[in-house]
Amino acid sequence: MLCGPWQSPRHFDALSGRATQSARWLLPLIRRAYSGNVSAASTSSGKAAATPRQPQQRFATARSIALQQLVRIEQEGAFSNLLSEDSQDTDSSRGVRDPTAGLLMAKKATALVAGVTRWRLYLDWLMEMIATGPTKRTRPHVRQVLRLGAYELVILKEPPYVANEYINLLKDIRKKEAANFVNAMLRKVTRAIEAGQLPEPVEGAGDASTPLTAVQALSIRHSHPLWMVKRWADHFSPEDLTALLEANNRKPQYAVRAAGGDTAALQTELQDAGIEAVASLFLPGDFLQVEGMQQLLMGPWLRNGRCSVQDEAAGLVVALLDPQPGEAILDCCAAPGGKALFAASRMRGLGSLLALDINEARLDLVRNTALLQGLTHMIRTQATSLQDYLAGRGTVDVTGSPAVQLFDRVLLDAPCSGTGVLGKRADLRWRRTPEQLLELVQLQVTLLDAAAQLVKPGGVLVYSTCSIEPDENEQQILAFLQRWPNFALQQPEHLSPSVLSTQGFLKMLPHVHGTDGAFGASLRRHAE
Ligand SMILES: C[S@@+](CC[C@H](N)C(=O)[O-])C[C@H]1O[C@@H](n2cnc3c(N)ncnc32)[C@H](O)[C@@H]1O
Repeated sequence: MLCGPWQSPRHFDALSGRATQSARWLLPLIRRAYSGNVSAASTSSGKAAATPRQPQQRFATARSIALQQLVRIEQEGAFSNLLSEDSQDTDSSRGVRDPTAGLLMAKKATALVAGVTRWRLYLDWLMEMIATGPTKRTRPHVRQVLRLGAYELVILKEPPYVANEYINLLKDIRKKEAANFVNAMLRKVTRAIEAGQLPEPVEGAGDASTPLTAVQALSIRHSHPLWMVKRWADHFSPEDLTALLEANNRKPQYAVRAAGGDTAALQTELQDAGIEAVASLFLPGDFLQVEGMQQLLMGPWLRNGRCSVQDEAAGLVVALLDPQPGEAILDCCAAPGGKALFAASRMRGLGSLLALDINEARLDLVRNTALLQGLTHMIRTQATSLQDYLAGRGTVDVTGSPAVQLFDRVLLDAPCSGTGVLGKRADLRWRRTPEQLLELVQLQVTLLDAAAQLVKPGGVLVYSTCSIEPDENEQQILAFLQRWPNFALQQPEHLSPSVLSTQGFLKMLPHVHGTDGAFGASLRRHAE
């Protein structure tokens, strides 16, 4: 659920389940798979792709589609087109002879792209260790085929014949020389696996002149950027750090929120359709954990507003906010609307919720889903920055002065680094930088100070992120309480201690709770 100035479009509109532009890259590829020629590929934007030279392979396969997409990602930085492994563009099946086969191929290609993206650092290190010379200068197709082959052999533990598939793929696209090189490399990998001698990124391994430090070894082994692992090593125990890194590389778990809290009926419907759905441990009245998102996304439930795809950690932020029927709620950074819609649904049709967001297009998603879920009478949207809203720009009262309403409860779900959702966003770890983190912390300070001024005396401000960085979370709140002595941290008695830190913050961690990482603080303004 990370968003913010750096966020790419979501892979699919998780709330309504409609495919967005981000999933469309697969459609032309799959169509060509069935028309029998992948040579004249165009990009997802519909433009003819100038580079790389397109493969001349006769029939596309999941592997060739994944290769083409990985090359494009490398050359265009087109990370935003990555799908979630479990998401599905329902459009992908149109126009092909056998939609089921098309979807399966799409799913496999997507999983390969996400897996290689996630494991990139480890795979490249492994190839460096296996090669006799440096592999960095290898051409994009070759580098990506090596990553794909090694990913399937080492991470997915596929049998050695997988190497042949990639060698044939290169031959098909007339890269015979490269095929010989890849053949040699992947054979070395399979021999090393068979002999139990695969190079291990452990402390002291690698180049004798610059052996790996313990933290470098962890960063490579679990394929996370070194700067992130270094930060986490400062505030997690070695066991927790390893568990967190492992959790970020595990198959993500998905949950849905039943619109109107009708979980029992939804569970029955899903189970009748063969989708495994069990009540959430954390929010059993509203959320179901789901196995089989593909099927769910293809079914009617999202399109007809029966449910939204939402992580339980995001749901708990709304539980922390605890909106009550009849209240006036402000969601300062509302798009795409997951928390706003859950908050409105908890108010049982009574009261109002103003959803602000700087991003007008994303705010459309809030409006559309509110319509689907029958909540338009309660939710009003306004495309504006929180700072402009506070300054009263665009809103005047009868006397002509800027009108700024105060609210019973204000939610600031701030733009953040998103380090709590790396498990669901394969590419995110490589796109974040320490500099961005600093900028985000500054933006959060500005937004917190603005949000504080919109809370009624006696009202509540909830600050939340999907980050696990103390700078964006605990430290941010401790500094806020220094700046705003008329606010106090509330102990959320209504939430289970299992989701709270000792200080009384909502604190969800992927390796502890099996959900996304999330943080929340409930701050009550003194009744003056
Ligand atoms: C974490 S996302 C919000 C997710 C949302 N609360 C939900 O549950 O679906 C942060 C949002 O903040 C918005 N944003 C960033 N800067 C903003 C600002 N200055 N004022 C208002 N919204 C802003 C982004 O456009 C983004 O949609």
